[in-house]
Amino acid sequence: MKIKNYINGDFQDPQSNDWLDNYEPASGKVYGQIPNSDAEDVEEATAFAKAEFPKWSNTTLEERSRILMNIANGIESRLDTLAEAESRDNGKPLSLAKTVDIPRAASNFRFFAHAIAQFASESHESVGLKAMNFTLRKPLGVVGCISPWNLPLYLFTWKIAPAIAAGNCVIAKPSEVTPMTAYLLGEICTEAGLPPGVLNIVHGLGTTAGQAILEHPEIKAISFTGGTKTGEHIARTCAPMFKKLSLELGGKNPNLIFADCDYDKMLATTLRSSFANQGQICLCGSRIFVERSLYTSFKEDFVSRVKELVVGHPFTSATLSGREKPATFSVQQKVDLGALVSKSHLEKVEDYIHNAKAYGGTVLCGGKRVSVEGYEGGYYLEPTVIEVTTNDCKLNQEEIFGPVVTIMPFDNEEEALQLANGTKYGLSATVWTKDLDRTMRLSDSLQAGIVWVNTWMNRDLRTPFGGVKASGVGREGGFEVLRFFTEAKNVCISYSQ
Ligand SMILES: NC(=O)C1=CN([C@@H]2O[C@H](COP(=O)(O)OP(=O)(O)OC[C@H]3O[C@@H](n4cnc5c(N)ncnc54)[C@H](O)[C@@H]3O)[C@@H](O)[C@H]2O)C=CC1
Ligand SMILES: O=C(O)/C=C/C=C(\O)C(=O)O
Repeated sequence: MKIKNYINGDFQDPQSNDWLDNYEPASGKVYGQIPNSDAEDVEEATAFAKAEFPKWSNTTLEERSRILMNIANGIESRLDTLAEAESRDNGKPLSLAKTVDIPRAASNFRFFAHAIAQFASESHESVGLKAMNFTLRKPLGVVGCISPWNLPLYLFTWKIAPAIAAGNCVIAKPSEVTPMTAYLLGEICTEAGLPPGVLNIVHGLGTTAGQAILEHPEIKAISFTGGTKTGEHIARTCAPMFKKLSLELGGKNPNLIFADCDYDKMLATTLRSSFANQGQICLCGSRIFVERSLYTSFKEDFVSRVKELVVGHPFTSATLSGREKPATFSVQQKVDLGALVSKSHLEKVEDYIHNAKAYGGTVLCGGKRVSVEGYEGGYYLEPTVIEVTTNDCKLNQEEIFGPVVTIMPFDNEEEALQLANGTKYGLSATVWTKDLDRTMRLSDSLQAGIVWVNTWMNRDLRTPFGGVKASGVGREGGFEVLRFFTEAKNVCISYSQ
């Protein structure tokens, strides 16, 4: 199957006619091709987007909202097709794509269809100065949205929906590793009545298509989610052009478990926060710290629950709708972890496990590849728990971004806080305790953009989302992202009495 670029409402081959292979992580086999677009494709897309901008930015909020709702409905009505495409492209369990990724993609459009109708700018009555100020919030023009492979349609739409709701035209690039659902979104947008040129989807490598988006002088802002190294490169490239930047980068998130927590709830949630999506979520709690009095029982229970997790082909008997059943598929009852996204990523994660001793840890369980019958070339890895004795080791300082967590005891709240804050990252933190005072103290002092207490990945789309330190710059979500995708212009009117 050949994926195409979506430019000005048309599906097109890349101008260079250069193509990349698209791999199925569950089998390790090539199952399609995607355009390796370059600066010429980005140039064409940007010209159409720029031409459409005056019209789209003057389209009423009601009409924009109506189109966004149509897109949300279009996604929902194709739930099975999109979920199967996502699972096949990424390797994640189909059940996860069906219950999390695709529903959230629809929610992103529905949420911003409502939010744009409520978004308002400020006015300031300048008492005593005989002046009144009001602020206009103007869309920026053409903006770039670059998204990663871990939550493909979920994160792609998390950027695109607010950008177009705010009146911008968009050049969007999904990850070259997982392009399929972004491709399918093009048709949905056309059917929903989105005018040609408002959303342009250009596929290809970061170093060619992505770089061309960063460098294009007409692209006024970049919203990016991905690795911290890439974020640094984006910041360096865009700073001299004074582009607005929103960077959602990596995490090495602490999961602080105190002895007074609701143990059963904590244990079940910690399994999820460690291994959901094969641990490939920037919010996963990859560093688990446990109060010493609870440590031995936690270690025993956690490791035994991890050993029960099932690694297997992302499709199961329960989730497969029947349309795309692979020929050699042997039916499983349940799967907790599917395949990692790519061979190179599997090898990167394995390096941390194979060198665990040298990197400061002892493997307690997992760590080996899993061979799935009929899919021996797939990128399957056991969920892995590593015990560490210090937070300063490589295993606790570098983002692994796979099904690997470390565990370590702490003696008191002060030490827990020091450990939690002791990395260059600052995306999210989870705290398990029933003590309200402790909750308030830690919420105040944790260096993180998001603190979850007695929960994890509990998302209200109105809330600010993003990180501090090497986890990024700026906030997505709610009105924060609508502010990002608009420029404030203050108007001061003097009057006589
Ligand atoms: N915070 C997060 O959610 C994510 C973190 N990561 C981390 O990053 C590591 C590397 O993963 P990658 O797949 O290489 O992520 P990446 O950061 O390179 O890829 C994310 C997106 O950026 C694009 N990109 C790459 N280079 C670019 C450039 N020069 N200009 C413009 N766009 C560019 C890619 O094509 C993709 O669409 C992972 O091992 C993981 O640790 C990866 C994906 C998501
Ligand atoms: O917005 C969310 O709910 C989750 C976002 C997750 C990421 O940005 C990520 O894993 O990269």
